[in-house]
Amino acid sequence: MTFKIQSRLHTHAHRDSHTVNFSFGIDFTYMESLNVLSSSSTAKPGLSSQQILKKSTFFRPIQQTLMPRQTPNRKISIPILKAQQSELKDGSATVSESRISEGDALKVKEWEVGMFQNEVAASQGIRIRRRPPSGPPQHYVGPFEFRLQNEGNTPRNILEEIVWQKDVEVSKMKERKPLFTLKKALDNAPPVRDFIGALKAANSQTGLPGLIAEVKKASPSRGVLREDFDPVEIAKGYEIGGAACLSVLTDQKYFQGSFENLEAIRNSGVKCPLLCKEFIIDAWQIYYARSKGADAVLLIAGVLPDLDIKYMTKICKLLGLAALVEVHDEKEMDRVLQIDGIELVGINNRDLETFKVDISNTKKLLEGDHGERIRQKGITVVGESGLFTPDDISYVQEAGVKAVLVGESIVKQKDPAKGITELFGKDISL
Ligand SMILES: O=C(O)c1ccccc1NCC(=O)[C@H](O)[C@H](O)COP(=O)(O)O
Repeated sequence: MTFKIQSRLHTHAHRDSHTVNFSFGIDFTYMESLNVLSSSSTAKPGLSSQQILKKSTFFRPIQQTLMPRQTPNRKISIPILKAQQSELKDGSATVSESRISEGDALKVKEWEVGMFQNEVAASQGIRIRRRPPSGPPQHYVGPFEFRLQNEGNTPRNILEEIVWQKDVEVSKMKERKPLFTLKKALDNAPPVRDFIGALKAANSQTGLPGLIAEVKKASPSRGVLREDFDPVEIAKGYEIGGAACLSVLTDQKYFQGSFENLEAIRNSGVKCPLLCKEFIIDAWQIYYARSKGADAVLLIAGVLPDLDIKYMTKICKLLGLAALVEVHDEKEMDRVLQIDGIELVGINNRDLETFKVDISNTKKLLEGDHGERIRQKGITVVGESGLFTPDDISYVQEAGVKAVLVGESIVKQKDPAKGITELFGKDISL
């Protein structure tokens, strides 16, 4: 059963020196436009929206009580709004106790911004939605809390799930470390190394694509790749084996990576420039990656609208970082080629929505006009994912890549350096 019920709540904060009060309004016009109040279960001929609302199972009158809260410097009162438990016949919806704070009001605003981003992204053919369209996370909604399992708040695929999760994660991290604090930390960050230069140098010295070797413990599609995972040891092995650069997964929830791993590799004396392999949706993350010693970051065109890519590549340039802009299909390639200043493009052979891997994707995206424009612009192309054998490497090299990004096939090897030699069919360490 699919429900098209949404709440749109306006929060107004009025503050005097000691008390914070909130009042709530419901945008009936908006709800009507969403067909909310005329659903078969609530529509009653001759009733106004407000009357329907009073009768609705979801929108029962709520009681407001004030609860004093102690803060170190002052005592504030915030309303605790109690909504009655409400269940649909199939038990899929609940309305539960809620309180709203200034922080939550801000989250509602953030969610609204996300909705605008969703619209812009969709107009550019991006399928990944930045935030769940059915509303902010449960405790941000205000006096009504809904948890409806419907298509609006269920991610459509793993990439969307990761992005939604990242959005919550990043907003918490930003609260702990706002940009101005983060910028100060950059003064102590280690110097940036030339990521693209290292790939080009390896390519011209070996005649083979420069290798970005991935330090990855697990992935959503493959599960745990290596139980005895020591990131620094693996990184050192990759360097000995001839990797030009390293890619370090920093996402914890889906890849069991961390920024500690990135920092530890950076501080271990490994000289290969480091790509922070993250799902970047906010420029703050670029500064954070830099503060942890990254030399490059990943920007995924399937997630980021054009303006974000433009703005983020500029921030990367300001910070001296390389931006690896990743595409998976022709439409994304078209979008990226229209953006000035992009020097490094990754073609992912893995469809991040379905997990399907097909290395002929690299060839397909480098044929014809795309290949021509890439050469004209002097863009370095990286073939990513699903590369296991010397034949795979030759195949993408013939297609036109000057670099490859490889994870699974080498990280699984007990001796990562030997894994690299097997992957290329020869020793590429110089
Ligand atoms: O690999 C996944 O399951 C995955 C799922 C969702 C988003 C990204 C994902 N992987 C990122 C990558 O594409 C790879 O880590 C990278 O290209 C290396 O691929 P491989 O050599 O096949 O390990």
